Amino acid sequence: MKASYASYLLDFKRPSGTSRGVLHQKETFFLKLEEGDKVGYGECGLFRGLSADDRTDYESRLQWVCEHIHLGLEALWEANRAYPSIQFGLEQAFLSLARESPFVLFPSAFVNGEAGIPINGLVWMGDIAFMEKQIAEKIEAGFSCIKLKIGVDFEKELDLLAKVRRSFSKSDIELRVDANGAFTPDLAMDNLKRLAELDLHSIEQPIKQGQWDAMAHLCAETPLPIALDEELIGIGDVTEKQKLLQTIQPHYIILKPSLIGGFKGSTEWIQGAEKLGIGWWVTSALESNVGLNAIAQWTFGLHNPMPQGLGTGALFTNNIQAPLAVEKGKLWYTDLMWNRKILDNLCL
Ligand SMILES: O=C(O)CCC(=O)c1ccccc1C(=O)O
Repeated sequence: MKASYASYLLDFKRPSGTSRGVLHQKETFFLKLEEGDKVGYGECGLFRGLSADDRTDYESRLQWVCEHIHLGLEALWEANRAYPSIQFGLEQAFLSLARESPFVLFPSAFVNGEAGIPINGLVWMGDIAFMEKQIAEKIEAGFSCIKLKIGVDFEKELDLLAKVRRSFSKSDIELRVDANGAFTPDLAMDNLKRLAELDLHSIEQPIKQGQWDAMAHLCAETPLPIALDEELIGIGDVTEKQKLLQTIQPHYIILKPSLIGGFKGSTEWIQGAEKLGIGWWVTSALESNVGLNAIAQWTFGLHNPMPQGLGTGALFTNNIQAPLAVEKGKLWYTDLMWNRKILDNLCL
């Protein structure tokens, strides 16, 4: 078996505001396996500034993985516990190689185009007029669940949410907010109470990760359900996962396979969560369509009825062309073709 990798820069159509600054480009890595006339593709969606594997030796690690591909998936997954996005790329590539078509990882009604996956419409940070415009567009496009990134100007964001609620009730539009750790522990509870008055569904990561006691206290007392996101990053060990869930007891956890060790790492979190009655959903983390496709197909097979966070495919000008499309608030696998030209030109 031959393995190779290449880096690729995804260009945003318009700069996207996050709590980690405004993103213009997103770096990613593709992994290709070849055996006889078969190929397998995977994406190692390293997220600079967010991933636990944002390390200077990342590329040399990928090179090492390619040179040791004969060790097989299980051994390589174990050997790369410190590199969750490489674990995920390997899972995808081995599965892709084993399948009849390299992009059909999990045959299902989703891949057949018969069923879509409900997703949240994502509203990026920006000034209030821009956020308001995005909300109107999402509602117009048929989303019934909207996720807003907040934490820039809380008073104005509250006004905006209240305005949406004056036109749309909780049963019309589910509103989720993502604070990406913007609140300080001493102000967080007040903010949660004010947000809860607007009948929101949940808030992601109200305070920064790594403050387990403060987060546990918020989760116990909050009137608004709390979802952990960044909190899960960098926790690879199963006992440590269980300890976090038991200590914090959040209402939900959010699984980003590129950041938490792929299908296997995410499955460990889901099993731990379900034991404790904790809910969960899956989101992409700005992967190209190669990674998004893998996440979406896997997610469909989990049969979780909640809206997932898989609406990130259309953000880039130079994405790998794929059959994935968002319509009426769902992600669909259409009969459009994959275009492998970019992948082939990368000399993987
Ligand atoms: O949740 C979604 O709808 C998409 C995922 C998303 O917003 C995201 C994407 C990349 C990095 C961080 C985040 C985030 O949830 O903050």
